[in-house]
Amino acid sequence: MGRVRTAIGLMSGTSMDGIDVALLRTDGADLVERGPSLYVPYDNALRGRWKRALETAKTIRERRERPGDLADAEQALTLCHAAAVKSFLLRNRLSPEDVDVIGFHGQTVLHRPDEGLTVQIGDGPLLAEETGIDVVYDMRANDMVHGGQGAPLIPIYHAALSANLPEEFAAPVVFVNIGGISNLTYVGEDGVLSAFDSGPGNMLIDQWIEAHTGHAYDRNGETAARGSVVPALSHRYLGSPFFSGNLRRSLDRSDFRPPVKGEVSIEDGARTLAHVTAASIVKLSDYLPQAPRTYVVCGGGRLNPVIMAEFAELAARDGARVIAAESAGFDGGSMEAEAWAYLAVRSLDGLPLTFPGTTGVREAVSGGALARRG
Ligand SMILES: Nc1ncnc2c1ncn2[C@@H]1O[C@H](COP(=O)(O)OP(=O)(O)OP(=O)(O)O)[C@@H](O)[C@H]1O
Ligand SMILES: CC(=O)N[C@H]1[C@@H]2OC[C@@H](O2)[C@@H](O)[C@@H]1O[C@H](C)C(=O)O
Repeated sequence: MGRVRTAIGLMSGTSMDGIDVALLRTDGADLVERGPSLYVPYDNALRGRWKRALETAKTIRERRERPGDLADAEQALTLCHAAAVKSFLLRNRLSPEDVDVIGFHGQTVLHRPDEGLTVQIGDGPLLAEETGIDVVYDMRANDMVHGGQGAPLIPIYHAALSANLPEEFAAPVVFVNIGGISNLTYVGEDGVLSAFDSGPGNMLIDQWIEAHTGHAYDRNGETAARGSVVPALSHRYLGSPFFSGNLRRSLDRSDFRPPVKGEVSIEDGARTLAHVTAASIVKLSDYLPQAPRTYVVCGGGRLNPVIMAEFAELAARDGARVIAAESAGFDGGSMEAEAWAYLAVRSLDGLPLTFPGTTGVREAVSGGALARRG
């Protein structure tokens, strides 16, 4: 068994809604003790700033480039994370000395796996200086250097969690993260891991709702619940080449666009996009080694009852059931942040973060850069 460490994970995902903070005690292998978590939402001004950063980042050709005001945005984002860590420590009566390491994801502003380019803004050394805690950051880069897609990285943590699943949810099981983008991890009876991004999660729904109402998302699926699936629109999305082959791919936010305003009613658009979210996961599950018995859902999409009902109905046709992570004893809101804590500990021990079956990397590799506390 490796050294047991206390780690904080920080995730600012593709939805750009806020920062998830989670504490984990782990040896980076089988021992996983989940601690408290905290969600720190971004206000509208910050969300607007990160969205502008996505536009600015489009010109990047080399991952260290910071065109326009991207360096300022990176500093601001890092200081937001430092504030989140400080408030987390305060609430939980912890001091920096109680924490061995922070796993810092940063904010993805560009992801072009076909060009071997992935950019997460987030200044590890600045975060280490601000918090007084060692920071492991930039965990996607080494995977790409070795031929991987640079995502998803969460599967090895899903595998660790699967060891603690109640018997009734035993393998083959699929963990699904419905964030801005969805990704899934299959864990077979023999422990085999297979993972990939599985399509748009909430991002199209968010963009559609924001364009019509100014609200950030379809709270509890209320708009979708009043609409109907528009088959032509649904087929347009599900007919994308992304779903048409056993081709492992990871997605960027810009890979799918919301419908054009006026094309369908706001309700039908929200309903159709919720259907697309659920149907794309089930569709791509056809490429898994074995049909899953259970889907364990984490990420904000589990809080949208329309997505969950669609998903449950489609999965039931294949004899599988869909449960929210909480039903299996996990926390579906903090799972990604926990994963980044877990990955940071693995990185310190030089253990692999990614595998041929998860990102398509040529061989299992570790990753991450270490910034020592100031
Ligand atoms: N009560 C709710 N009802 C409907 N949707 C919700 C609710 N709460 C959260 N969501 C959705 O979940 C999204 C946030 O999900 P999450 O935090 O898992 O995404 P993320 O981590 O940013 O994305 P990714 O996993 O792609 O990096 C919101 O943008 C919203 O669409
Ligand atoms: C490049 C990037 O940030 N990808 C994210 C995104 O959000 C969900 C999906 O696309 C996943 O591939 C990944 O995040 C998760 C946490 C991961 O790497 O496991």
